[in-house]
Amino acid sequence: MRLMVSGGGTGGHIYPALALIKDLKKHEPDSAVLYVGSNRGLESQIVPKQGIDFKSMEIQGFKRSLSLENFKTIYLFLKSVRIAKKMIKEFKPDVVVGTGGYVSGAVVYAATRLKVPTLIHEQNSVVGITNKFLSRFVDKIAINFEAARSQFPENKVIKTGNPRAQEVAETVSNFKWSSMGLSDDKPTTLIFGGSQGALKINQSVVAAMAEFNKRDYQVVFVTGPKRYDGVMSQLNSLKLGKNVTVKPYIDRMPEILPKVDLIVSRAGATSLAEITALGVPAVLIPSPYVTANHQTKNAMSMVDAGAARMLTEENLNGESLLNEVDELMHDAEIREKMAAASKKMGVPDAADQMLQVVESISK
Ligand SMILES: CC(=O)N[C@H]1[C@@H](OP(=O)(O)OP(=O)(O)OC[C@H]2O[C@@H](n3ccc(=O)[nH]c3=O)[C@H](O)[C@@H]2O)O[C@H](CO)[C@@H](O)[C@@H]1O
Repeated sequence: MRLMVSGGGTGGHIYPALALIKDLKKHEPDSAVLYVGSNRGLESQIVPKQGIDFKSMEIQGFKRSLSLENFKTIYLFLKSVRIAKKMIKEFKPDVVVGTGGYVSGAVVYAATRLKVPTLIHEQNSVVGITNKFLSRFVDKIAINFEAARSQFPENKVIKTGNPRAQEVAETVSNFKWSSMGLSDDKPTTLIFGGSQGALKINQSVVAAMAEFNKRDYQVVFVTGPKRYDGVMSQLNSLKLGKNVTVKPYIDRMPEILPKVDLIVSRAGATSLAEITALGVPAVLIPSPYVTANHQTKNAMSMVDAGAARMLTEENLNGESLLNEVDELMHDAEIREKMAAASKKMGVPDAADQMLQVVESISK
C-alpha cells in the first residue's frame, strides 16, 4: 500500500494519523507512507521524530471577519493545492487520508481532483471546518462520535473510533516514574491542557502548587511547549518538592498514560479516546475557545456515563482544582468506578477499523 496522510496544527489531528500509519506498518510492513503537514504546525516537530517521511507546505486558516488576510489565505490554499497535486503525482498514493487541520484541506482536495481515493477522519462530535468542506468531495468519512454522522453525507460515514485509542491500548509500558525523579510507589496525577497547554489550567496549577507539594500523591504538570518558560519563572520562588515535576511536553504519552491514576485535562477528542481506551479516571476542563463549544459536548458524553468529572473554565482556580484532585486521589473506590465506566466507552481496535476502510477504497 502507498499511503499519503495529512493532518495538522494540533496534536489532536496528528496523533490519530500517526496511529493509523503504525497500524498499517504492522499489517503491511512493506507499505510506503508520506506525511504532508504544514511548516508551522506541531506536526513538523512530531512526525519526523517518528522516522516517517515528512513534507511540509505553507498554509494558514481563515479569519472569521473579512480581511486582507483572507485573500492571502485563499492564495495560499490554491498554491498548496498545486503543490499537493505535484506531491501526489510524484508519490502515487493508493489512498490519501486527512485527519483535520487546514493543511489536510489542501492535500485531500488535491487528491479528489486527481481521482485518488480519499478518506477523512473526524475526531470531534462537532465537525471541523476543513472536514465539512472536504466531505462533499471525499469517498469515505470515518467518525468517532455518533453525533458527527448527521453533519456529513450519510452514505459516506463509517464509525471507526479514533485510531490513537488502539495505539495507546496496545502499548506495553515499562515506564517508571523514577525516570522523572518521582516515586514509583505513589499514586500519580497527570495535569495537562491538551497538546498546546492552557493558560487558565497553568495558572490554577501554579496557584495550587504549594499545596500539591505537601500531598501524599504526586503530580506531573505539563505546561505546553510554548508556556513552559513563563510557568517556570512564576514557580521560581517556590521550591518544588519531590512529589511534583513540571514538563513542557511529553513525547511518550502512550507509555505514561497506563501508569497514571488520575488525569486532569482539556476535553480534546483525541485525549478522550486515549483516556477511554485505558479507562483512566479524569477531571475534564473543556476549552471554551473551540468551535461550537465542542469540548463541552465531548466532556459531557463522559460525565453522563460516570467516566469523568467536569470542571468548567469559569469555575477553575487553584482551590477548585485542588479540591477535585484531592477528593479523587483520596478515594480509590470512586476512581475504580470511573475507570470501569470509562473503559466501557473505549474503542481499542479503532486503528484496525479505520485501516479496513482505507483498504476497502484502495485502488
Ligand atoms: C484548542 C483546540 O483547538 N483543541 C482541539 C485539538 O486539541 P488538542 O490538539 O489539544 O487535541 P487532543 O486533546 O484531542 O489531543 C492531544 C494529543 O496530544 C497528546 N499530548 C498532549 C500533551 C503532551 O504533552 N504530549 C502529548 O503527546 C495527547 O496524548 C493527545 O494525543 O484537537 C482536538 C481533536 O481534533 C479537538 O477535540 C480539540 O478541541
